[in-house]
Amino acid sequence: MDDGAKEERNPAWWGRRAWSLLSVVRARAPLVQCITNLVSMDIAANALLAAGASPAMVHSLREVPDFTPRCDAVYVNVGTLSEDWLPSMRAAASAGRPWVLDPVAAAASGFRMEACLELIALWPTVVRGNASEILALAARSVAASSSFKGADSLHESVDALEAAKALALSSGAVVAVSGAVDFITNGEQVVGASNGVPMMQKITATGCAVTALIAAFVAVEPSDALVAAACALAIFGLAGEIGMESSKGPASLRMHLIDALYCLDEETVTSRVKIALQP
Ligand SMILES: Nc1ncnc2c1ncn2[C@@H]1O[C@H](COP(=O)(O)OP(=O)(O)O)[C@@H](O)[C@H]1O
Ligand SMILES: Cc1ncsc1CCOP(=O)(O)O
Ligand SMILES: [Mg+2]
Repeated sequence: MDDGAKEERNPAWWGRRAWSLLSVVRARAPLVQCITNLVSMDIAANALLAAGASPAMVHSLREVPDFTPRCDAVYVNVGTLSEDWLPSMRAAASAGRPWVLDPVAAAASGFRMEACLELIALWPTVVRGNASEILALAARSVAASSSFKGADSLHESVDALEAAKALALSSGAVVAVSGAVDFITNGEQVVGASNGVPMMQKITATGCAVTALIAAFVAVEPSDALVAAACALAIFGLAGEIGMESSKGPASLRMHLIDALYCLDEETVTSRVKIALQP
């Protein structure tokens, strides 16, 4: 156990915590089963590998009984949901492993909203979405076209903070809303992580990739999902900041972000991670 309960959670504490969790991911290489959308498979698997985790894109229902119990965490993402994948998602989420949900475009259709709500009833450890997704889930409603942009957010993360708290309280999950500031809440405490660069929104599936990283961090710290999720979001954002220093646009940022995630060292993480408990 670390001494966080006795120590004030100041920026230095968060920096040490983020480095410690990344180091444990690198040392243990947690196996993360990913049932994720077709767009995100490559970047999510590469982000997990660069961070030191071990991804496995295994989505057949027939493999869940043998495979899922041997995983350290499960990642479910509804981005390219179809009826035949939903039973695998339900089964993997019910296998007793820590698991994380990415409710991509939750308000796209009644089918998708119902699927997300049904999955949330299966006790995810963390739900991570953008602001529009978290607002829709908390309201349990399919969006009007004027307030909907598919997988992208039309809202700022701060707009969804109260919705995130309500969803956390109703579901028992830690809820993370990503954006310029990522907010992470268990319904009572709220933590803000403010690493990252706006260009990350211009690479498809960066949200999916950071949710996969949250699953890896939860795998090594299942008893404190709030801290695990905050540290994963900050680490991913920091890799984006460093990657941006050598990038000309989204395509080169995608490459440099993954390289930066792989190369992060103690000095960089402890001095540049920006996480703070919100008042
Ligand atoms: N304006 C921004 N400034 C800095 N980082 C951002 C910004 N918007 C998104 N990010 C980062 O990009 C990643 C993806 O978040 P986001 O775009 O909100 O998710 P999604 O792709 O699911 O819509 C997260 O790591 C988030 O912190
Ligand atoms: C574009 C798209 N369409 C279905 S899933 C997907 C990827 C969404 O990724 P993210 O939520 O990280 O932007
Ligand atoms: Mg998303």
